Amino acid sequence: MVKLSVMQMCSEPNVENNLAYIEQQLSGLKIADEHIVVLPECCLFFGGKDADQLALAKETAPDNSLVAELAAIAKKYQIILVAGSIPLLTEEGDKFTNSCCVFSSTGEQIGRYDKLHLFDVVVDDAEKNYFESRYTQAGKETKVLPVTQNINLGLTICYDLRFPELFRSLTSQGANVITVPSAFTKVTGEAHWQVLLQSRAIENQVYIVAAGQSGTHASGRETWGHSMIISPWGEVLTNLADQNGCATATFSLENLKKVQQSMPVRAHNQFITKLK
Ligand SMILES: O=C(O)CNC(=O)[C@H](CS)NC(=O)CCC(=O)C(=O)O
Repeated sequence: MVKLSVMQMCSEPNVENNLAYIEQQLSGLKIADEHIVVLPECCLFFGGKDADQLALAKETAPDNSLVAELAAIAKKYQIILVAGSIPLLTEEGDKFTNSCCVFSSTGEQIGRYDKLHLFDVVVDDAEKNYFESRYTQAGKETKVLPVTQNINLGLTICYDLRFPELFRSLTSQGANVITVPSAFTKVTGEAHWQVLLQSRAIENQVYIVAAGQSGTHASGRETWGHSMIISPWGEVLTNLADQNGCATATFSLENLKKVQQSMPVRAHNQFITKLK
């Protein structure tokens, strides 16, 4: 039986403190034989100035230390770790990618996804102007990642949630669990988060595992939390609301197949000619 967990946290601009929080939460989690844990976007560093993330990416690039810390955690707790996101320096060295790295329970890095859609928007909150592309370089592609016998992971990050074509592409490639590590703003989260997550689950008939930042961060930025795991039928299996910590649900292949077979929307779809 495969378990899925989300971890919700209020990350600080201090890597050590965030690592300590992640370990504290994992040591309190009942870990199943096969267990996928999803951390939020910017899990190891959040709420500093935007330039601080670039500085961190530069500082940690030579020995890849953020990746090494996360790999060690996956191995120690024997979990498949979808490590939210961390800033990884680009080859040119002037920007970073907002990257979700995935680790096996033996501590091997088995996947990486660089956020495709960057959050350059105006929000009616204290921050007002979000300009992610100032320091972040967008990714170029997405691929499905088999992680257990029956689970093919689709990786997305935060603002990606608003682009159903990405989810459709992952589903067409065979994804049946899609992860959405996030740092949704409080304002946009309250308005759109749950509706978007449930829509992506229902229209694609997949599990959605969405782990969010939550609380007021050092910079004053407020994030929405409400980390959730949603079934292929669109049921909210667990919702952390504004309480930080972990929540768990069970992946059921039987349930997934039942939903996909009883309402075969993929086969009925008139807009896609070839679907696996
Ligand atoms: O820049 C950083 O420090 C970390 N990155 C983020 O917080 C990112 C980009 S600013 N946030 C989002 O994508 C929020 C999306 C969102 O809230 C929505 O789609 O409504």
